[in-house]
Amino acid sequence: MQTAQTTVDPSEVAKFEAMAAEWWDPKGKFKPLHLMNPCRLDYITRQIAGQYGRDLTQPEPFKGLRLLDIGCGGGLLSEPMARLGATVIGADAAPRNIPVAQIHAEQSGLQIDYRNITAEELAAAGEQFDVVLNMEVVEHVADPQAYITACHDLLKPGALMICSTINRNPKSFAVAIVGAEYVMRWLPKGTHEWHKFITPDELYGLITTAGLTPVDRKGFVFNPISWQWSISDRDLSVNYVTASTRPA
Ligand SMILES: C[S@@+](CC[C@H](N)C(=O)[O-])C[C@H]1O[C@@H](n2cnc3c(N)ncnc32)[C@H](O)[C@@H]1O
Repeated sequence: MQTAQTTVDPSEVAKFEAMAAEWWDPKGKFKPLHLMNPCRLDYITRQIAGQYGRDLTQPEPFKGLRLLDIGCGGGLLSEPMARLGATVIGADAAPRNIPVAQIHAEQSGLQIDYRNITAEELAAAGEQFDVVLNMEVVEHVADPQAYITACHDLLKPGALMICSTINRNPKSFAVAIVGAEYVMRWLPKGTHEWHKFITPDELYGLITTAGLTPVDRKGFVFNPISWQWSISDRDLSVNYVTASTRPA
């Protein structure tokens, strides 16, 4: 299935263009993603290791896997995936993110192929991957179904997509918008639009309509006392993640 329709929402991409210089500042505008990284990397690495039978205690356990980090931003997830041995392509619709990500990878001694390109353009070019990381992007696109369908096309048969986003309910409005943008001021006001948040059932609907098989979903839960994120089987009320596969 090929998709030609653009998934880019220019006003969303402009927000990330304006913040591009801050990607690697752990106290800057992307502080929430930096704080969340250990927890989401734990989830991502276990899912990939499980799907491909890799031993995470071995050096470079993801060697031989071709991984796309779609909406890669500054490369907060691309870099650890490259360290684990994956061949990483980081793609983002915001042009300014690309040199920021490239310079940081160079400084870190990592080889990552960063490109200013969208999911649908990569799919139209016939690119395919063993893993597509699709983290915190679907709530920023113009057409979530076209976007997830493009992600389906980017997976080899039997390959894995991991997709995280934010639930839509009164609690997520209070926590992800009022709390993060107005009270904690972690993110600039207007970074998120509540009506673009997606419930887990809606995301499963998008995934299955695209032809993927959902295999797992978990919550990412922030503890304001320990200031740490953890993975929850039950609490998907704000941040959550799904794993799905393309049928072989
Ligand atoms: C919240 S950031 C997430 C960055 C990264 N995935 C992470 O979790 O660390 C969302 C990113 O998606 C990018 N983006 C938005 N719409 C996109 C689209 N249609 N195609 C590709 N990237 C897009 C933005 O430019 C931004 O860098």
